[in-house]
Amino acid sequence: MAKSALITGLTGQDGSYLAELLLDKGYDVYGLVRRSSSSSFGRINHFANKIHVISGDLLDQFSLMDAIDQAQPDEIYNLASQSYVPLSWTQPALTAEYTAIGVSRLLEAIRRCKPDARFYQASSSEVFGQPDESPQTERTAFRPRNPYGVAKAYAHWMTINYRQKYDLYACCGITYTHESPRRGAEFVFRKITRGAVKIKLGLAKELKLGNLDALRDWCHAEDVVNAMWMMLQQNKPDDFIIASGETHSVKELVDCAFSYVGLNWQDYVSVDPQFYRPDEPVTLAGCVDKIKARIQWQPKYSFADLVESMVEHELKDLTDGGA
Ligand SMILES: C[C@H]1O[C@H](OP(=O)(O)OP(=O)(O)OC[C@H]2O[C@@H](n3cnc4c(=O)[nH]c(N)nc43)[C@H](O)[C@@H]2O)[C@@H](O)[C@@H](O)C1=O
Repeated sequence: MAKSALITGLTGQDGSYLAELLLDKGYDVYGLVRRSSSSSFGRINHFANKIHVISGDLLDQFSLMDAIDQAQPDEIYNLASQSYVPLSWTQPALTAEYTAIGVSRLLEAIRRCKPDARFYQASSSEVFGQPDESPQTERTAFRPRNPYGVAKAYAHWMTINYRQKYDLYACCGITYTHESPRRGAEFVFRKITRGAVKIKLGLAKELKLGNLDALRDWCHAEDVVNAMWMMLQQNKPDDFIIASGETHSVKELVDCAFSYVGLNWQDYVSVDPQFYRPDEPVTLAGCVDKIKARIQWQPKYSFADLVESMVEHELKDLTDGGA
């Protein structure tokens, strides 16, 4: 019999890639979707007829229990979140409702309705904040520096506590920044690759950014969702860092993207204080020794591949009349 999986955050970048991966593997895929007045199906339209969409919300306990009753999932992936760090400062309570307490609701629903389901919680490198060490490992202390990181730290520890107290198969993947053509345009990787292409095509004249010296560990979202799935196929539940193991500065990313389209970035990029984050972690780097050794995960995309694939996507999209 085919396995079934329930994904929260189905319409987001990771949810859409994970749904496609699971469909390829023959799963019966259910996705939890928050109903809103505008359609949010842009990332899943091309396979929406192959999956089951369930209406529900991490803010509503009964909708989560109903979703689990309906899907009877073997695996549950919690990818729903308020995920934009600057917004967590303007909406800290809402961020906590979705990103922190939402996970308590989901864990309660699992323990009551389907305790044998395997659970993946999307943790984030933002839990490390200003870390004591670099690269960070699964043992590095959490020192979050923004409401998003605090909410993710809560969710991380709740997941581990439910594993210990109720013996759930529950795991946390601590993902570092991960990107794709499906990434929201406000995140820096997409903003830069799309910005460079717009300038190249004469659709924009300049690009305004924040801290060019910030260092991040960037992966492709396809590699990350593959790690999520692999984590749930192991004999025992465990927590892993999911990262590329390489760091690059925002400046390096700008240089790569502009060079790819034959432009000199210094002619077009300026720093605008509105995009600066005074208290943010400036260096995040993941140690991938554990995930490579224990479950043999390895990213397929290099940093250069990621830049190339995203710039190529924007060139096609904007030449085909995208906005
Ligand atoms: C793991 C983690 O990954 C993501 O969070 P993020 O790292 O904050 O992602 P981002 O693309 O917004 O910023 C990356 C870096 O780039 C710097 N930066 C410079 N100039 C601009 C700029 O103009 N815009 C933005 N957005 N960032 C800028 C910015 O200050 C930061 O140092 C989310 O998926 C989150 O959900 C998550 O869990």
